[in-house]
Order: sequence, then C-alpha cells, then structure tokens
Amino acid sequence: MTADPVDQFATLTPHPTTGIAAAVTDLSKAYGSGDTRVVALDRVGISFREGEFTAIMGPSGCGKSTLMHCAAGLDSFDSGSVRIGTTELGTLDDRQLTALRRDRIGFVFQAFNLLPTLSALENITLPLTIAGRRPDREWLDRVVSMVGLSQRLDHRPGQLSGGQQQRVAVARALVSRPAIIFGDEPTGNLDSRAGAEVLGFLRDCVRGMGQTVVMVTHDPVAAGYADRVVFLADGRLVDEMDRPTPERVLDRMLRLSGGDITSGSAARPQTPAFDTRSRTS
Ligand SMILES: Nc1ncnc2c1ncn2[C@@H]1O[C@H](COP(=O)(O)OP(=O)(O)OP(=O)(O)O)[C@@H](O)[C@H]1O
Repeated sequence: MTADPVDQFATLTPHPTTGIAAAVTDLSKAYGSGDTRVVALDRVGISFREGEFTAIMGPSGCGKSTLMHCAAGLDSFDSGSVRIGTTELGTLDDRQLTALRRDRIGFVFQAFNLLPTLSALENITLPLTIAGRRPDREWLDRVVSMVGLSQRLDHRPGQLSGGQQQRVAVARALVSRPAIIFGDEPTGNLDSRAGAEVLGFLRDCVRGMGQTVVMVTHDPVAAGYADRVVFLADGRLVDEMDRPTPERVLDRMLRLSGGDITSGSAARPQTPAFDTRSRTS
C-alpha cells in the first residue's frame, strides 16, 4: 500500500477513507534481550473501524499499553505494520510521524497532562496553537458544549475537579478532529461518577460525531461503554466481544485468567474492577 504524505496541510486535505481508522498487521515487539527478553506483542493483527468505540482488555502485562503505543505512533515495533487511515507509519520519518500524531491522533491518558498555567480553553486549543492553526469556532463550540465546559473555560486546571480536567483533556483530543482517539485508562484517576461522565462523553463522540475511539482499560464497567472489546493475553489477541456488558466482560476475563480473580460469583464486587490497582474508587 502506498503511503499518503503527511504535511502541514494534513488536516485540510480530506484523507481517503477505507472505513478503517487504524490497523495493525502481524505486529511484534520484544523488550530486552537474552534471559531478560520479554515478548510484549506476538504477531497481533487488528483493525479499528471508523466510528467505532473499541476497548482493549487483558491481564496485567499482556501488552495492552504496548499495543496502544505502537498503534498510536508513540513507540517503535520490531516487525509488522501499523497504519492510520491509509498512512503506513513505517514509511514516515520522525518529522512526519510527529505531524501525524499532532494532526490525526487524539490522546487521553490516565494523568490529565494539562498545562497548569493555561486556562481550560487554552489547554483545549493547545494542539492547534502548536500547529499554528486557528480553531474552527463552530466545531470548538460543539466540543466544549458536549463536554459541558462552557462555564469553565477561563478556569485553570487547579480550579477544576479531576472529572472536569479529564473533560478538558477529552475536548483537547477532539479539537483537531482526529482520525482516531487513543485512551490509556482514561478513567483510572477518577471516581466512578466522574469516570461514567467521561466514558459517556467518549461514547457520545462516537455516536454523535462519528469519532473512532480505542481505549485500554482494566475495568469491565468502562469496557461496557464500548461497541467492541478485544482481549489480549501474553501478547496475543485471544478473543473479541461485540456489544459488551460489564457482566459478560467480567465473565470472559475470569475465564481468560483461569478464574483466579475471585473465589466465585458471590464474591464479585458490585462495580467490578478486574485489576484494582488501576482504580481509585
Ligand atoms: N520498557 C520496558 N522494558 C522492559 N519490559 C517492558 C517495558 N514495557 C513493558 N514491558 C513488558 O512488556 C510486557 C507488556 O507490557 P504492557 O505495559 O504493554 O502490558 P499491559 O497489559 O499494558 O500491562 P498493565 O495492565 O499492567 O498496564 C510486560 O511483561 C512488561 O513487563
């Protein structure tokens, strides 16, 4: 497949669409060497369809973050290929990769990563400021009102709750109308109410704006907001579920881990969290 060029006009030029926002093929990556070599990804292949919300789940250390980082152009890989739209990441030099991440990928991390001296509005528009572009006013208004921040735009991050800060981060991810948004435990630092709000906004972006979202999570409740869940184990893609519910996701996770998380259904928490390390609530 030929790569399309990534330049300063990347977001102004309509990108050819294939219905697939991003795809990885035969992706492998190992850390270390010799006795300490760890295979994090072992020939993983997966496509993320446009306008779909996908959750990536699996036991701790199975390769979820590595997969997300490679798919988002944040990390290198040993073999295989990654494409965003029709752009093969392997064909890009560092400058082109930086431009692609800036213009076509949105990120939401567990830590909100906002600049403390900037207002909420300045944080939201920061990716455009860095790219030397002006915000599309209509789109910005729509994004800001969708995440319920219209009354908070002058506030600095320190004057906002955790949930509001993460909403700023979601708005910042959306502002450049990226081809895909990657979230790494986006609700990991939030209580369950604020987490539910942020997940609701991510789902609204998918349903109402046709946004593509891929989210790594340990939490079956969070995965229940997705259209599809893919399950990794030992660096391999081992299962997939459409229209997930938290109960079905938890059951699948228990099966994948040999059922050693709880001693039985009676012991399951009301709001199950597969790996409680990542949850503060
Ligand atoms: N920088 C690194 N150096 C060495 N090994 C690493 C490095 N990063 C990850 N690994 C290893 O690669 C494997 C996959 O790690 P990864 O962080 O992708 O898993 P994960 O499923 O996201 O884990 P968690 O759910 O605990 O965050 C693990 O065995 C991990 O120890």
